[in-house]
Amino acid sequence: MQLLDRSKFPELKNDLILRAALGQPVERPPCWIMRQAGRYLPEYHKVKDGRDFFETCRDAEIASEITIQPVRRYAGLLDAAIIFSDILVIPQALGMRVEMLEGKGPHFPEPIRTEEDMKKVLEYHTDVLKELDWAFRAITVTRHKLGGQVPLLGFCGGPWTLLVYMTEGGGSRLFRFAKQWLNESPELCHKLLQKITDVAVEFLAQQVVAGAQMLQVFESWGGELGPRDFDEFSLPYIRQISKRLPNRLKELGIEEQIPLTIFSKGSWYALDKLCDSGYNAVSLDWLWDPKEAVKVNAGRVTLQGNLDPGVIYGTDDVISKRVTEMITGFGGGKKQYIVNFGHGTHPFMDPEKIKFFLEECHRVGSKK
Ligand SMILES: Cc1c2[nH]c(c1CCC(=O)O)Cc1[nH]c(c(CCC(=O)O)c1C)Cc1[nH]c(c(CCC(=O)O)c1C)Cc1[nH]c(c(C)c1CCC(=O)O)C2
Repeated sequence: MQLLDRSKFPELKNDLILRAALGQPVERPPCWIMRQAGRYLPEYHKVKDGRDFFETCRDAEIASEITIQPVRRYAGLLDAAIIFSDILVIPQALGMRVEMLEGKGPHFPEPIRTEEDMKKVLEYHTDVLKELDWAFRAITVTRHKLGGQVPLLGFCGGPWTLLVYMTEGGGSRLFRFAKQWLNESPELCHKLLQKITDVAVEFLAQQVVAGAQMLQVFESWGGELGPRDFDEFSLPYIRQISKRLPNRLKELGIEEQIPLTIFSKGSWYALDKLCDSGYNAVSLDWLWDPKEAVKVNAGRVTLQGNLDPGVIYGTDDVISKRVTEMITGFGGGKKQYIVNFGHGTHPFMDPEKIKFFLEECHRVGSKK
């Protein structure tokens, strides 16, 4: 099938984000937004049409359409597309059932609660290419359909964040089960984190083979670990991913450098270490003052972020002011900077306000 031919991808017309991530100078900062596809867009609901969330991810035509929707709506304003999928597809590939409950979020009917549950996951044999074949197909189809307008980003969840979902069974406020596992059975936790890491490396590498041009690791619950536990349960695995990925890509015949971003939400205490963890870019939430982050980074990596998404509920004047503060705080945006929110869009956001935000980023970021 012609659409699935990976050797004939359309030529890339906008490589701004790839250059910025690799530290090269750019005319203006590239822009994209976490969760730029999804529920705040009326066209998303139209295409989803009441279907189950994971069913939409697994259907390459639907997933590619949803991925491209924001690129189409914000034509010329977005500099990347991110494949429509979820971080919880790795637990699924580890044999766990995951449901997405309308209005409630993810739900694991059988979370890891006993040693027996844990052993079952540890012993599960995952053939990444087979279990996640639909994800690779969606990436290949999307890359073709994008026609080279902007690069396509792939992603996966951070090992610690996935351990949280797999033990809690969903989102959490107290992290009772995840913390119990860490403190009662750290050895088993390390085994699980290692297993997730192995699958993550292969999943990311195969996303590149399928057509992803840049990758991001979402350690969304990084902030739930203090510095001590972050050093034991998150950082070593995050580092392993960045270290092993280039070798695996070489083995798979990928010659070009694929920029890699780490987003560890709430891990303000770990910025210095994250800048040395083998990633090209570090994505920041809004707990950081851009100027302070630039100081800590001292030119080591590209920084991404970090508008409080809540600013989108503000007036145009407030949005303009905050965009100016953000971009000037990150040094003006001509080098080592990618515009983003500090976390994802909310379902209640007005798409027109997001358009205004992006226009302001272009205006401020293009200033000489
Ligand atoms: C923690 C996490 C998850 N998923 C993801 C993360 C890391 C980023 C973050 O910290 O937010 C990552 C993710 N999830 C989704 C994407 C698609 C690409 C994009 O950013 O546009 C990406 C990159 C789609 C989605 N993933 C989900 C939706 C909503 C599904 C729906 O239509 O009901 C979308 C569009 C569901 C999801 N998936 C997850 C949760 C907690 C939820 C429910 C919460 C919510 O409702 O926002 C797990």
